[in-house]
Amino acid sequence: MSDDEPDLELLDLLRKSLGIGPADPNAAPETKVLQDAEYIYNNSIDVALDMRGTKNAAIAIWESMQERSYSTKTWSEHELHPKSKDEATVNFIFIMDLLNFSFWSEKNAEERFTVEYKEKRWTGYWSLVAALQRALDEEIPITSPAFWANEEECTEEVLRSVFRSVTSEEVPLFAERVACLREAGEILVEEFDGSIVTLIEDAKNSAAGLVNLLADTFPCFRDEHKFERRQVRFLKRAQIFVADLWAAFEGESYGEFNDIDKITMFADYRIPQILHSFGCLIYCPPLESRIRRLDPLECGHSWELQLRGCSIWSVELLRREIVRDHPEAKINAILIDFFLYDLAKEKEDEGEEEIPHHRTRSIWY
Ligand SMILES: Nc1nc2c(c(CN[C@H]3C=C[C@H](O)[C@@H]3O)cn2[C@@H]2O[C@H](COP(=O)(O)O)[C@@H](O)[C@H]2O)c(=O)[nH]1
Repeated sequence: MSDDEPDLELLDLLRKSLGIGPADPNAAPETKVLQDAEYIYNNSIDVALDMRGTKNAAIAIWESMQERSYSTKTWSEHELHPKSKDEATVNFIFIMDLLNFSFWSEKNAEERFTVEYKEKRWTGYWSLVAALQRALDEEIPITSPAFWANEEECTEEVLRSVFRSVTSEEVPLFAERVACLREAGEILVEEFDGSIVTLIEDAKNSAAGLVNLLADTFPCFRDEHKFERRQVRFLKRAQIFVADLWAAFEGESYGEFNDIDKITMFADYRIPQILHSFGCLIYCPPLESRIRRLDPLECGHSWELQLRGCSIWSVELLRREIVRDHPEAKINAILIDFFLYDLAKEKEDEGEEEIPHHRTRSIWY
């Protein structure tokens, strides 16, 4: 190579380390989430991963997923999840993951925000799904972006009714949820003909591309924070939107992605809790007692970012362990994550929580 020719390999290495996008515009999209999670893991001193716990957990998780024949089909088997393989389900999943955050409550079971639907009471994530299904049953066009942007029709009063509770507590962050709906509605109407299918088609079957498109286009999906002077990306709701589409459509139609395995675990408040109970995650004593005391962790606090980043990395190590022992396994971070969330909810229902989940109030998860 002559002296005046740039060393392209070195340039690319430099770009990657600085987190600058690929030089080649045709390069496959990357979200940088896994890369940032590894960076957080390597720079965490208050949260650590236990390799022995990870190895044991990988065996237990794989066996349990096999016993339950856990697959994308499981997603539609949940009674509240939409079953039709059509645009109505695409629209349902979008608003669901636009608002899929912060359901935890400081009230007790009798007082916490609860949605009654089809003679059952739903809390947490399921209260959101129930509220949306109930609104559709009541002929409210709650899955329409044009409706969200129309403040004459989609009034705050209508939205309060959509999220009405059978208890005294209203849905957490109600005002923030309204703001997300207005923002997403306006952007979808202005830039995507009010169509979520158009948004998906713009990503050309790339999961990473759709995640980046959501993060670049909608501030309310841009789940990024500063950790040790570096901007890190979690993109939890953008990623779970792609994952829910993939699962709901079983990898076909609107759920067809050629790079779905680039999606990571979704950094929420449930998975760290179950990873800790498996012995995969370890907290420093001050953090552990903070969590056990149910004291809040403010959004962006180093401990919170370490919890989120180390959890993403922990699920990646679990995935590698499983694939190493079972090279034929059809498994990815999404299915492990979905399984861990459902398992965490079972343990909560059985009163078997080994540690509480951490309390951060934010629109990111
Ligand atoms: N990482 C991860 N986080 C998830 C889910 C789900 C539900 N996914 C369904 C779809 C397929 C699966 O099989 C599930 O049935 C909700 N969440 C997050 O948890 C929190 C709600 O907790 P709680 O208040 O206790 O319900 C909140 O941050 C919410 O965003 C998941 O799957 N993975």
